[in-house]
Amino acid sequence: MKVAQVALDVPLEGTFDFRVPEGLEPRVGSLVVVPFGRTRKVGVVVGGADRSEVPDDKLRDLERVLEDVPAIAPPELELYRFCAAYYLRPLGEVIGASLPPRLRQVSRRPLKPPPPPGPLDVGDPSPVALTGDQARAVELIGEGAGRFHPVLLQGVTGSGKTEVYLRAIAAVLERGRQALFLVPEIGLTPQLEARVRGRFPRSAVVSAHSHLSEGERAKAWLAAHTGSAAIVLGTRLAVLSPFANLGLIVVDEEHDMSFKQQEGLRYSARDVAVRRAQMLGIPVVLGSATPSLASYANAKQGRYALAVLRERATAGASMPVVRNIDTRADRPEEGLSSFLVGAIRKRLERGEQSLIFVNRRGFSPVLYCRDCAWTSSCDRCSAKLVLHRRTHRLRCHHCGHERPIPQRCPQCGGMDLQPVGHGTQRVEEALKALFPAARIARVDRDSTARKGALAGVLERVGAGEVDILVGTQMLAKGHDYPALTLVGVLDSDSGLFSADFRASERLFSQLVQVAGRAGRADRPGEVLIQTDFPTHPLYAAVATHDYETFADEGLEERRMAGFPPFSHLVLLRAESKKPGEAVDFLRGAARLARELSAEVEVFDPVPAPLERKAGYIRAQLLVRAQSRSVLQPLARDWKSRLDELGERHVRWSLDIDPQDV
Ligand SMILES: Nc1ncnc2c1ncn2[C@@H]1O[C@H](COP(=O)(O)OP(=O)(O)OP(=O)(O)O)[C@@H](O)[C@H]1O
Ligand SMILES: [Zn+2]
Repeated sequence: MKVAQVALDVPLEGTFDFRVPEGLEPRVGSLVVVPFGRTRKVGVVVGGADRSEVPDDKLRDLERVLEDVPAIAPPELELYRFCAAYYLRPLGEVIGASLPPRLRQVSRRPLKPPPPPGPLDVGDPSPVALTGDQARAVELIGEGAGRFHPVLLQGVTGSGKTEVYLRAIAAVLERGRQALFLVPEIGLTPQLEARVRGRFPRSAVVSAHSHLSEGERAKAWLAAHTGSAAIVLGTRLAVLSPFANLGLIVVDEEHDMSFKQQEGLRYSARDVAVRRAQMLGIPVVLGSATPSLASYANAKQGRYALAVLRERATAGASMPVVRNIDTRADRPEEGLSSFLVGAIRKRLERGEQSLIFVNRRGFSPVLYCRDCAWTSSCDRCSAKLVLHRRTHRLRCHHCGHERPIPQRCPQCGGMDLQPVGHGTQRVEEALKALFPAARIARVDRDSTARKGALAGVLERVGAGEVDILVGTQMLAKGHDYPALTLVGVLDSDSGLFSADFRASERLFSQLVQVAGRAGRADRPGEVLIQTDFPTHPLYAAVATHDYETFADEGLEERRMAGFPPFSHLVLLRAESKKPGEAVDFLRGAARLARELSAEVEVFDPVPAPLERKAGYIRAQLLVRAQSRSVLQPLARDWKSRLDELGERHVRWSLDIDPQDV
């Protein structure tokens, strides 16, 4: 190779040519150090040539090949190319996202080679006999060994989906191949990691997520790449890891929003996982109690195989009883209805645990002046400042702006300032006042900011040292505590009336997940949802645990409205500091899109759901098409035309398959 074509993580399209000096032998896939402007960068060789279009005096020398990292193999390069083309981002950015931070550094110590793959190990025998549904699911997944075989595993909460994944993983290990196990947020479910490691004690299990140290991440990446790791347990970024011999991908909680990256390379790790499985010809299992409507539709239309787990797995466990508490009749005090308070009291008497789900952190979502109706608002965002009593601050949860809690109303000078609404801190205080002897723990981003804090609380819950757990959606998924028999849900009504067409899908799955924490063992579970709308069909579906009816109706609504999965979307977001500029830009962009294709539907620009954020005024424009084959080329042409405009006042980005519109 005389000229190396190198992909670099810089915001420019295309690859960059470098002359290969005598003595260096980069291969396609090699990591290399190259000069770039006045600095140097790490890139990956994605092609080679004898000559370059770049004139000789401009062509610079490749500096060195990073020999401690085996070259990235062609299937991975193909995956990265696919992502770059599909999400319309530079190839170098995709490759950059796939590399752990340490490997992107120009000067670092050489990596220690990982140990060679250990002897074949299929893990310890399962401690449980499979239920009939589980056995059928394992068999169905096994039928696809060695070919592309997408399986949707829809199992009610506590039905033992994890056991199914572990069996499927054991089966691929038996064939000498690796497994990738993707989860939404590893930190939230330390139990799962312990279970995987516990089942495969002699196999190398590595985790891959952004909370690891740089050294640990590099080590995990290399272990997957060289085949030293048998199982990689990771968050969305792990879907881009190279593997020596990948044989199975599992995506747990496949409906979860955190599989979608919301900035830069806006990819969906679930979608990329399916695509990767297709490229490699291997099975992929998408599991959830409440699959996304997109995956459910794929199963109904026969593109995915479907396995259903209808019952809880543990002997004696049944689905919890769900009741709506009409908060118009049973008025909550400090957020808690008398019925819910009574139910918590019963749990305390019986030595059982309660979980109170409040989807807002802080003390109260807004401070209000009773004299002049002033409310605490952020100057830079269209959002309220949240009252944090412990730190005596008002804080914006969108831009981080903070200020002290005023003694008097800043508008009228009045003294009658009231916190309105309930966050986790306020509910925690109310519970402490009601049950002074109870052991109460709070779980939200504030209480778990310290490393290890969440694991510590969850451990105490598991050991029976906590009676009442108050927290946000961090508590909703994955946790399995046999003594937890009551779940109370406060303030979920706001989710019923959101403008986003996916809002009800999201609220439903969140409620099903959190409700699913109750009564997972032999003691029956009860779920109490406080609502002003007790007859709302969404709550009725949660109460009857009827995913299928909810999903069928949801799909029918989407079909009528022409929304995904019955169409495909691209969202153009724009923001600017000057009023009107973003919308003007989008109007121009809309005209352009209409000129480029008559087959797509171009909506009008609208303000973003959070119209002002950190001083920027934000707007968005939706484009819809019946098929990807229409949308994809349009999006590509559109992007290059928008790039050409060289707009400098407006920041904009394209989101392919946006999750929130
Ligand atoms: N076949 C079985 N027999 C007995 N117990 C089982 C069996 N399979 C799983 N379990 C137990 O049932 C409980 C729930 O299983 P698991 O956590 O895998 O459910 P899940 O479907 O992943 O739940 P969720 O979606 O709510 O997180 C666990 O305590 C697990 O050990
Ligand atoms: Zn703000």
